[in-house]
Amino acid sequence: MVKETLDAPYSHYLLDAELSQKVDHRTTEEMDIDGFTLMEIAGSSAAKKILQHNKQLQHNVFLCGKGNNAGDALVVARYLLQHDARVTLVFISGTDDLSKDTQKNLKLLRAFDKKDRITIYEKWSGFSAPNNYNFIIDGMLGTGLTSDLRGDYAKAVGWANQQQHPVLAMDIPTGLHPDSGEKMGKAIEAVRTFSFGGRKQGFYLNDGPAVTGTIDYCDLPFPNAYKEDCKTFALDTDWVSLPSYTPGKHKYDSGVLHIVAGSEGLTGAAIMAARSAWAEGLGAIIIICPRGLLSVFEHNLPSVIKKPVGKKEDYYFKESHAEQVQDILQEKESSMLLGPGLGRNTDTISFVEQLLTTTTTDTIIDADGLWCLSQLEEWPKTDQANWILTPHPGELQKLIKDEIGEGHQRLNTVRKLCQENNTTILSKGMPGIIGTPSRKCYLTNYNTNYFARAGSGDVLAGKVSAFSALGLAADESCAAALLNGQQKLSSLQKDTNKIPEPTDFI
Ligand SMILES: NC(=O)C1=CN([C@@H]2O[C@H](COP(=O)(O)OP(=O)(O)OC[C@H]3O[C@@H](n4cnc5c(N)ncnc54)[C@H](O)[C@@H]3O)[C@@H](O)[C@H]2O)[C@H](O)CC1
Ligand SMILES: [K+]
Repeated sequence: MVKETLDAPYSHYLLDAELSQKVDHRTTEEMDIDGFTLMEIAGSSAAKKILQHNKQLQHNVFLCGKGNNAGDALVVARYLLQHDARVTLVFISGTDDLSKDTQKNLKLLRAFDKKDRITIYEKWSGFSAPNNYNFIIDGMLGTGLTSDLRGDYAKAVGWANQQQHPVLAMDIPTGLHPDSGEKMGKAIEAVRTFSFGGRKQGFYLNDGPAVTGTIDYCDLPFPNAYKEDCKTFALDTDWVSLPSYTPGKHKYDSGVLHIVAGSEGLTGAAIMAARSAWAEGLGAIIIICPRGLLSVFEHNLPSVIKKPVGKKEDYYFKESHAEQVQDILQEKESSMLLGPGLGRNTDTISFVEQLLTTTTTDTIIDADGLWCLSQLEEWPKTDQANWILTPHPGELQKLIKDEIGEGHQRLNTVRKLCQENNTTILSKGMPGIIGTPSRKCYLTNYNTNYFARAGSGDVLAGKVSAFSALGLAADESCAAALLNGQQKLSSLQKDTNKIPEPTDFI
């Protein structure tokens, strides 16, 4: 069994609509906590956070649907009213058909209004915005969204997106699909989303990151056991600790990495990957290359040990080299990075097949290594070898020999591929996805588009390989590598205006 060591806290579980509703339902049924109480906890925690950040609220506009999402917004309205702010409520579907708890909250809110500070619009068409107000509070639709936004909902979203005033969303920005992160026709663009009882998977996929804004997780009294079916988590420096450097007694004590790489004209990738891995404090890196390329690596990587195979006139790997490479791998306990700049010779495909058929070393497969793999009928994986594949979307598509689509579909593809092949995958793209054999997947929550430049992939493969060589489990090696990039990106953005380059992430 592949060891998995990542263990996300409940605050980083990513729920889909079905699981959200199931958890909600079980809590009310089995724990006897009624929906009105849950709504009060949800709305009051959002209100407290809003008041904490904004001491001088004068007037706010609340866009309300008819379900419980509107109820959450009405609870917020009550707390803001208590702080002397004016409240304008717009009910897109009127007030005759409100859900039971939302109706109750409207009655309660009215009872709090001693100074005539509430204005209510029963439909969208008569609404005219007050002159000065602070926020638009979005309580139109939450997990109950079932179809594309049309009519007045679409109009209200269109209006909100044109205003200068920031939108604060209750639970989910209206129109964003909680599972896929796709806009259902339109979606409101929030600067902040208060997510109740669980972050939603859609925040991290497709359009999600662009419309969700800052995510404020608000806890609800949902028993943890009800969330155990969840298999998707947000990767975050809040809970993943990055490995700290501890010097070893001897070079072979503190992590050994073999890099099997290179073909004529394609040595740069291996050099980048080696430098990236070396920066994480490994004891030794050993480049195994076709003998004809030795001088290039000698020249560029003085701290790295080189073990050339084959003859002086070999400039790419051939099947006949596999045994020699296997012998070198067996000399030291290590991880292996296979792929940077291997090239696409037919002979190299056979070499990759032969090597993978025999090796039991933990292997990270990147770039041309993945291409060679995609040319094989079956993946030649031994039971003992743990694999980490690091494909970008094009490589993933080649591996499964089918279209993968964006975010949500890519997530499902990665999950399936990992389970079927008992392997770990770091799928590059926005978001970055780590898939594991147990079907658990982890999504990044930073702008990975900064890494979409030639060379970034080599740096990332170097980091994953370094952490694997340092003894981290496959899932954690991928997480540490991604978050290492995120940390470097944010310190670069804090300190300079420089456009990030792949070498900045080494
Ligand atoms: N997670 C929790 O346990 C809690 C959630 N709360 C909040 O409640 C909503 C979910 O409430 P629900 O009533 O199920 O759904 P909505 O409010 O999202 O709205 C459903 C309502 O809207 C209609 N509808 C669906 N799609 C559309 C559309 N495209 N256009 C117009 N109308 C649409 C549908 O027919 C229903 O009538 C959750 O997100 C939280 O905000 C609790 O308050 C606390 C506990
Ligand atoms: K909403």
